[in-house]
Amino acid sequence: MLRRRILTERPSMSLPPSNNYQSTAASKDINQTIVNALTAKNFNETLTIIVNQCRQLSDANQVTLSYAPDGDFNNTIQAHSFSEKYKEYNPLDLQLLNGEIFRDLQRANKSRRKTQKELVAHSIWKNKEIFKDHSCLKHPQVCGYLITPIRAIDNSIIGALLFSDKITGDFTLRDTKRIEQLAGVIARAFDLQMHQEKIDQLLKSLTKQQRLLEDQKQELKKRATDISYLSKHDELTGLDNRSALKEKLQWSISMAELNHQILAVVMLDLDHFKLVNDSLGHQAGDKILITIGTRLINSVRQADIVARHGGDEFVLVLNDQSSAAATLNLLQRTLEDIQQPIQYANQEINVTCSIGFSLFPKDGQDAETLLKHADTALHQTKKDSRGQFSFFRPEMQKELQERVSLETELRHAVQQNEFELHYQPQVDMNSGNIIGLEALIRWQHPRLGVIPPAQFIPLAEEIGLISQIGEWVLKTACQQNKSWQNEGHSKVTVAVNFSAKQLMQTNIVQLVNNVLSESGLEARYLVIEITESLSMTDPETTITIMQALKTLGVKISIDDFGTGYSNLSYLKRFPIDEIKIDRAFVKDITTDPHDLAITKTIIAIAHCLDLKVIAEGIETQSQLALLIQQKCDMMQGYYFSRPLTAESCSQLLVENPSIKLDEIRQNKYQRSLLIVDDEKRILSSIKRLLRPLKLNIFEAENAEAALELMALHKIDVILCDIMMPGMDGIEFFSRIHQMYPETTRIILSGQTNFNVATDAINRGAIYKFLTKPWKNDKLCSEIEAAFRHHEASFEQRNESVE
Ligand SMILES: Nc1nc2c(ncn2[C@@H]2O[C@H](COP(=O)(O)O[C@H]3[C@@H](O)[C@H](n4cnc5c(=O)[nH]c(N)nc54)O[C@@H]3COP(=O)(O)O)[C@@H](O)[C@H]2O)c(=O)[nH]1
Repeated sequence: MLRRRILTERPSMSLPPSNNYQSTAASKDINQTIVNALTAKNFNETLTIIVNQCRQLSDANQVTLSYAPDGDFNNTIQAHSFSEKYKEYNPLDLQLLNGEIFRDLQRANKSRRKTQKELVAHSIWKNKEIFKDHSCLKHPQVCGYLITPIRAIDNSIIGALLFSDKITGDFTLRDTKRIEQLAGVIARAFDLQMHQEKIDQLLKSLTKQQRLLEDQKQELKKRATDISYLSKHDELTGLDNRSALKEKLQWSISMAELNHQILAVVMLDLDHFKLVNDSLGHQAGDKILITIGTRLINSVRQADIVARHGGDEFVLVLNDQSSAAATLNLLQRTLEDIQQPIQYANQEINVTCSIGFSLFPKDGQDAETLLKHADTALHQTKKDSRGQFSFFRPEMQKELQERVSLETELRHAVQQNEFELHYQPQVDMNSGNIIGLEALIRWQHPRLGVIPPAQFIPLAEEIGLISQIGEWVLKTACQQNKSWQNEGHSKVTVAVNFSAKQLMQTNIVQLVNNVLSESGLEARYLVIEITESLSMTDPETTITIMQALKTLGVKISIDDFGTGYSNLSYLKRFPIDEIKIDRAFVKDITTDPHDLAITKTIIAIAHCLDLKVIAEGIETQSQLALLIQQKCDMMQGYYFSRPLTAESCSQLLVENPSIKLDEIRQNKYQRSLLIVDDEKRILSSIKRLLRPLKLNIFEAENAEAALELMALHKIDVILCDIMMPGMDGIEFFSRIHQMYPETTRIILSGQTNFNVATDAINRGAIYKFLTKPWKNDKLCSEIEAAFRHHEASFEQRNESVE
């Protein structure tokens, strides 16, 4: 018969005298087991060890331990221990049973029943229909069981311990107590386990925190390295910065001192970098600086130092220099490297730089002095020979001091308005009349007297005063011209020089417009002179600004033409009105065939582009005559007038003088002969001999004087001695051949040097070679023949032109 015995059914039942269940020993053992088991890595293993131990101690056929640390009894961790008899049961069946047991226990727990009552509660599920068919309970041998909750320290139920089917008889009250004790021990073990888990979690989070801390430490370390890198390096180029330079330079000096070596400190500054940066943008500027940095690194040895000193300034420290000459060689190469074009956004940027350097131990013993002296030398280069290099000389220090005081005085001059405008007339070469005035600034220095613009305009540009000065010049020149016009003088233009920085000023067009309207001067009476080199620095921007200025109605002139390497295609695109031939070409125009050739070419190009040409720096009539022959349109120079104060210029405008051009132009044809010989006696006798030929005869005692006469007069035939002091006859004729190819040239030589004569004839420089002493008849007939030859070739030239 099925006999289910549970404790509650027989609460009064006494404990059997002999019981395998030994409580104290059991708890001790189980305690030990639990402690041992907890050290096992796997928690399931722990539970299994516990239930096995419990079954052995309790004499039950089955012990099941369920553990639900988070109170979810549908999801418990279970361990079972079965006697041989129970092995056939599927432990999974017990899962369901356990769930129900737990829920019952929970209900019991909620109703705050005591342990015994909880145990009573188990009778409830025993009678429940749901378990009626449960294989476990249906087993003929299963006749009694005991179940007790396992409570956490906070009294919540976290598990249950089920003892089923005591082998040796019914479960007794004693059994319940012992089992409760066991449950208590297990509960403490679970607590321990839970704490262990928490500790593990804490440890895990601690490890995580530790890792996080380690990462942060690494990040901080990296940042510290970055900061240390940045504190020693230039961010843009990656080169050493000022602070690293000082440290390294000091070290290099110590080494050089120890090894008795020469060391060079080189300071390098890019020319007009600000202009490039402003016009092409900062990205282009950055690209230039990075490229230059790389080029510098590549141009020196690894042991040398390359630093960016700030802005567009770099410093090289060249260790162990064998001599100053070796340093110069290296710097020459560096200059060439830097001048290589830089590609940027489909265009080539050309950069030049200026260099100054000092040498250890000659020019200084410490870093500061060597850097200061290299900087002084750099200033000198910038002043005298941009794009080159200079080495430090002690006298430069004095010049630098002067410059610094000039700078202070210039600032003062702007505030005190110590400037004055002078005006130099410009003359039309067709009418001979004044048609314009160039405004030229002068600084009336209280101590040094008049300072010319070349001495302070570049400084004003450098220290940022040029806009203020330029604005004053523009206003004063326009107001002055308007007031002269108001006084009734014939209307002329006034030309104002614009410096590079002034032209690139953002508001320049607006400024010109305002000045014109404030002064009341019509725009067509204002000429803006822009130097050729300036216009070519950034031609596209220049074109844009010029176009904007042209819309105002002003005229634009390209100043110093011929010195700025014009790109002719840009010249065509510039919206300009005139070109001013630089004084440098005019100066030797009568003696230097190249200058004459350049001048002729400039005039020809300008006329082809429909531009007027003004020649500046004309000091002599011969220069003027030559330029008239070349059809130059206007002139400016001391020959007509020096720059005048406003007062003197007013006077000049009243007098309104003009150049008598007809006196200079030669229109009527008359056979003209130039005799060149350093012996006066020969000049007189030839002149006398040729009198019957009715020639217009000119004489010169040397080649220079002859060239002057050539410029002033139209000469057909030249008779020249071969041996002359200074320039000899052959050299003279080769120049004449280039400058005046249509002249007929005869050598009259005391020597018969056939080689020289043949060479000259072959080069086409000479028409005839005659010898001294001459036979009168022969000389007369040769001269006559030379004129006929000359006239015949003139006719031929005319015919071919026609
Ligand atoms: N940005 C500005 N630049 C200016 C301004 N005023 C002048 N300048 C520039 O300074 C340079 C030197 O000028 P300056 O010393 O006045 O010399 C001018 C003439 O005096 C001189 N000149 C004229 N004729 C002759 C001559 O026959 N012989 C001779 N040796 N010199 C002569 O030439 C200078 C005029 O040059 P240019 O302007 O090229 O026509 C000079 O470059 C000026 O441009 C200013 O206000 N702003």
